[in-house]
Amino acid sequence: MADRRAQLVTRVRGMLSEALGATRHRLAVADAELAAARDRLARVQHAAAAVPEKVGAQRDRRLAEIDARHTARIAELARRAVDAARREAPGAASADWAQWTATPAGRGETPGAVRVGTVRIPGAEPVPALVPLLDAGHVHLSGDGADGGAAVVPALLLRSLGRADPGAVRLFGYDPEHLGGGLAGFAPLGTAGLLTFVGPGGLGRLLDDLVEQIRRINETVLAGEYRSLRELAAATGRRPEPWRVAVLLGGDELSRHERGQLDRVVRTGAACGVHLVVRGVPVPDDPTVTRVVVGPDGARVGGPPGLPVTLDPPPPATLVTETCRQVAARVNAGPPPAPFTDLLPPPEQMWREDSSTGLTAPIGEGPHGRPVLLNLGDYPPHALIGGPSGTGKTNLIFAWIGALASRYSPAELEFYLLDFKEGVSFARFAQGRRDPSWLPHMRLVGINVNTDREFGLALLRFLAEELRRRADAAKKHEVTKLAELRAVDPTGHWPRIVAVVDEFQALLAGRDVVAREAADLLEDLARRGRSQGIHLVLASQDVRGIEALWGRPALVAQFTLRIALPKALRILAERNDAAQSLPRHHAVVNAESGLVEGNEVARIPSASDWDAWSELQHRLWRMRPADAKPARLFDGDAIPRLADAPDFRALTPPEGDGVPRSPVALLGEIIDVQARSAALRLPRAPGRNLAVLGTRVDEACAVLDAAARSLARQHRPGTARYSIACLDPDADPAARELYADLADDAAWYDDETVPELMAETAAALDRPGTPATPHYLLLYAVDAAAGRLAARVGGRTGLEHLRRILHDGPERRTHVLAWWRGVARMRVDLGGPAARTDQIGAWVALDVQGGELGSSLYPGSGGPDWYPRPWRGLFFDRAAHRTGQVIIPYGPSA
Ligand SMILES: Nc1ncnc2c1ncn2[C@@H]1O[C@H](COP(=O)(O)OP(=O)(O)OP(=O)(O)O)[C@@H](O)[C@H]1O
Repeated sequence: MADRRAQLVTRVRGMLSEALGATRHRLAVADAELAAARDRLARVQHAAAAVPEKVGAQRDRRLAEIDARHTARIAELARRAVDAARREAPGAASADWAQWTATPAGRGETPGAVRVGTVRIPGAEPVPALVPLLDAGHVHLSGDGADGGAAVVPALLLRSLGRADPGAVRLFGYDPEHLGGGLAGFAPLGTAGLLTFVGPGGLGRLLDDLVEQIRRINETVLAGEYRSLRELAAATGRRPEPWRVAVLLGGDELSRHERGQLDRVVRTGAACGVHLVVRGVPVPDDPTVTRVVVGPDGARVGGPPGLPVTLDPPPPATLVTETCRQVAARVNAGPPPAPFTDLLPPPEQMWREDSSTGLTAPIGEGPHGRPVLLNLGDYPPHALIGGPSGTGKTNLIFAWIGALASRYSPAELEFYLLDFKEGVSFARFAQGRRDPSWLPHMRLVGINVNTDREFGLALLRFLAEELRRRADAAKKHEVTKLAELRAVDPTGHWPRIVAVVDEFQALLAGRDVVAREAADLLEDLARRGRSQGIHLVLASQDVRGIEALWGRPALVAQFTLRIALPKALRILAERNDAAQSLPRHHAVVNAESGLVEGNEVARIPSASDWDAWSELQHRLWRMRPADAKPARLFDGDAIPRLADAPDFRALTPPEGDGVPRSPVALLGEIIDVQARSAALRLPRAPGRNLAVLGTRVDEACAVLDAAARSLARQHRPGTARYSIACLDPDADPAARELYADLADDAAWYDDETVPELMAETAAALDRPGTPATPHYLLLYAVDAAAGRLAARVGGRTGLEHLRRILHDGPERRTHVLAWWRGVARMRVDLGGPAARTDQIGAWVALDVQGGELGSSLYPGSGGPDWYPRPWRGLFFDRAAHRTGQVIIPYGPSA
């Protein structure tokens, strides 16, 4: 039992000690936790004690950061504002007075706002304070400062003047208190009509005037198409109206009417370029009004309350007067030329027009900025241009040609141009050495034709022929007009033709055959050209030119389009003197035969200077069709070269070994449209000899030289003989050069040997049969050999031999091409004054009067209408001509 008890006790004890052990352990853990918690508490308490100090530092740092960012932002915004202001108000609109100069805005650009001071922003760079005025609104100044903002007025005006082209800003001053003293510096503008002062009591009239201008501009300039002049300028690049700035500086209280008018100007002026700068007169509120208020603590602009602004000092007085003087001088010197590009369509629109029914192109700008158009078609068909020398006829012709050539392709329009005055400006239409381009529409350019009226005639004949061709084609197709012909023959080449003749009176001067034929041709072309698309444009600086036409009312009546340059006389109808008061570079365009009601005034752009013109010509030249050829250039001052002559180049020997049946001797260039050569045929027929008559050595040598060289081109070497006899030492170099070039086929004779030549040649004629080899005798100054030839050789004199050769030679292929230094001398050689001359079948007269060529050398009596002139000859071939033909001898070939 005891054991059991003891066992029980031991077990209980064991359990108790286990429980104690566990308790002790838990206690120890609890103790440790307590200590850790205490430790945490102590740390938390310690940390908590440090918090307020840290938070404060952080807040301060943040605040500093925000501050710095704010300052940087303001600086950045200020910088951007400065940049924007620089763009909005460049150059004269905002420059400091020390560096200030006028910088007008470009075409179509708005002048922008102008600076009056700087916005006060602490800590940032100064930002210009801008006030919109031109094309934008009005400025009202007020305040109680010393001058109440008066210093702002000259700054506003000077900056505005500097942003516009000279003359584009007009000022109106109303200053009843200081009688204009407030605007004294601007007085020089008055000399150019750019500043008008209105006296006390004149405000009502001034406002009425401005309202009237606004009404007119709205009605006729903007005409419902644009909302403002600013919009018009942006769309067209043109500014047809000036800005009108009225400066109203105080005065009595406004009447009701004046207040009403002022309200109207405020509300509607800005769109029409009418602006107010007002001080001392109340102005109604309107979005277009910017107020500048000067208070005791500085100025404020805009608002209210408005931006605080430090106003600029007024511009130095000398700067104001000097600028105004310069502006006035520029305006008094006349308007600057309008740019030629105003007349041209944009490049992608070029050559898009159709000329079937007519030709239409602008020639300049009308008073309201609208283009003034010139038409050529059924009505009006032809134009007459008049104006004294230097008033711009040539320029107008360039402008018109440019405006047309840029609209119509060469398939639609061709030009023929003739200039009877001296000068080469029209030469640039043709290909030149300096500039390879040409105007693709130009078919013919005649310059320096002042003495060669025949060239004018040739042009008219050519046009008459073209008229006939068109009329025939129209008849064939049973139509009457060009438009119809083009419709039924769409593949045909039927461009409209515009023929311009400058100083055309030269063509009609005198009472000779040229004048008569020219007038007849002109009349016919003018009458019938209209329906066939051939249009004449005649220009003259000379009233006489017009008078030459006036004698032919039927001709004048066709020229219904009249263009009068300043001071032109008799171009417009009798009582229409609009041209007398035209400013320079303007023209009256009148499509009603000059009647007053047809007047339209146009400002003509400058088109004739090299740069403006050549840019267009190069563009059109690059657009030319692949087969386009340059215009024929006829220059009356140029000497043509045989080697360049198409007829000369076309000459060749006949096929096989034979000789040509009818060789031709080319003598010079004919004055005609195609640069053909005057050709003398030398078949085996009586009289086929040539006499060159006159004392001019160079021309005579040139004619014989061209004749011989062109003949030589038709004969193979060894198949023709050339006997050259030179009896004038001055002709020696030319004759010897020819001799050298003809080489083995040529023989040389001089004073001593010429009788032999005659005797031998005459003897050859006695031989039976016709020689196979032609023999050409080229006799230079043959009359100088008269003494030698008077001597007998083999029973006959040399002169008798010569007469025999002239008489019988041609039929036996022996032709004389001889130069006599006078008609009388030739007659003596032929047997005396009464001798027959029919063996001289053709002649070229140089310095020989027409009268000397009468009896037996020329049909009819009295001889041809010929007056000698340098480097020209009159060619007459009795086998081919009815009248003489003026030729230009070819120049030296080398
Ligand atoms: N619309 C214009 N704008 C600017 N300059 C012009 C204008 N018209 C003519 N001019 C200039 O005036 C000068 C004379 O012009 P132009 O040669 O056209 O006159 P013109 O009447 O043909 O004279 P002339 O009969 O003596 O040849 C030229 O220097 C020309 O550049």
